[in-house]
Amino acid sequence: MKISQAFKFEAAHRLPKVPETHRCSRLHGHSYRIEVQLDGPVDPRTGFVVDFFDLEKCFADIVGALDHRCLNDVEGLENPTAENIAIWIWDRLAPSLRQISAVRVYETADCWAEYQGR
Ligand SMILES: Nc1nc2c(c(=O)[nH]1)N=C([C@H](O)[C@H](O)COP(=O)(O)OP(=O)(O)OP(=O)(O)O)CN2
Repeated sequence: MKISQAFKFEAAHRLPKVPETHRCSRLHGHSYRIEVQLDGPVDPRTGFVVDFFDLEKCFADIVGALDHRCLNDVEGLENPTAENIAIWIWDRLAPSLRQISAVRVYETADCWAEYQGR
């Protein structure tokens, strides 16, 4: 069974590896939407794969670390592409969330990057 829960944060970033002529080399902001997908058996007692309320608690530290910040200043996010943000979030959730199967980062409504642990 798959379940998914989303959370959001606002942040600024610039992409240091693109040419100066690329508009994303300049500091700009996004309203990020993150979707975390889990894949696992339904607990017959609770009817849950994982309680959505417990997922919210797992996200709180990540939102605290990223919301209303310049992502380039966050350790491990010196090159804050959507791809690297997805890996960064995965690395922080996976140790305590064994059913995690994907982290999808929407940088805009039209663009996302998804990491599935590889
Ligand atoms: N593979 C990736 N490509 C790009 C990334 C990324 O993280 N991974 N990031 C960027 C820019 O940071 C960002 O997406 C640019 O945002 P923006 O210019 O706001 O995007 P839009 O195309 O939606 O802007 P419009 O003004 O609506 O055209 C670039 N590439």
